[in-house]
Amino acid sequence: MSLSIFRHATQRKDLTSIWRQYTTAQIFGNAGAAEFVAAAGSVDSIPKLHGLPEVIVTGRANSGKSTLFNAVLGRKDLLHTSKKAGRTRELNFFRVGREPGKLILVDAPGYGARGRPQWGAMFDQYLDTRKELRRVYILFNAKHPLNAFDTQMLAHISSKLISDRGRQPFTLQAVITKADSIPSDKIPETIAKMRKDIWEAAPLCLPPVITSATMHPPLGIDEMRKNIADACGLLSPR
Ligand SMILES: Nc1nc2c(ncn2[C@@H]2O[C@H](COP(=O)(O)OP(=O)(O)OP(=O)(O)O)[C@@H](O)[C@H]2O)c(=O)[nH]1
Ligand SMILES: [Mg+2]
Repeated sequence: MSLSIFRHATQRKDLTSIWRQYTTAQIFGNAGAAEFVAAAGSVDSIPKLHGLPEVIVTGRANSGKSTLFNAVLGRKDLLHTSKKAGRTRELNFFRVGREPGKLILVDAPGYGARGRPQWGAMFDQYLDTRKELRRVYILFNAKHPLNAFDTQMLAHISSKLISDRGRQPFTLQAVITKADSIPSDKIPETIAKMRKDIWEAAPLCLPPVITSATMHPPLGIDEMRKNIADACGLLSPR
């Protein structure tokens, strides 16, 4: 094959990526356009969508997963939330942006004492097979130190971060939620301890974004939008 053919292919690839770049306002600015598109309650029912990049959230039940994605979307209750742990019981797929959409957010059931083995199997199947997956967000409630379920999950996801061929299929990002629920003078030491525990359990995990969905204005939500867009390769370099 001649060298000029390779050059042509490279140029086309560069142009494609230019067309696909946005600002976070262009991605998340139209809150009304976000839409629930599918749910999966079992390993067999994980939907085929149209190849949009995806990110998924995990964390102990009640850590604020659904609330965080509502905040990222600028919506109050597109995703169902509850004071009672165990509210989300399926993988729920939400399209961001008007059709055909720009990316997909996947809300997931929580793990830990309120989790269920079949939810774990479904989450694992998703991680192992989803080609569109770009980043897993693992949430920790600032009010509670990491427990054995958390460190086990961090190690488990870490084991999937590098494939047998040495490729990284997706990345892992920590998020500390409910920062408003600890006294402000305790925040630095609480965050430092959680950071250390996360790093010890999963050195490849990206250091935590600190969030509160209930503060006015909310904390860390713009950073989350940027982080998600970046993970999906959608962010323009400016
Ligand atoms: N104070 C405070 N409460 C929050 C925050 N985020 C979520 N919550 C509350 O935490 C509770 C659980 O929130 P959810 O978003 O339903 O949590 P989840 O992780 O999706 O829970 P499951 O689906 O049951 O696993 C709700 O009562 C939320 O209002 C936050 O930033 N600050
Ligand atoms: Mg939930």
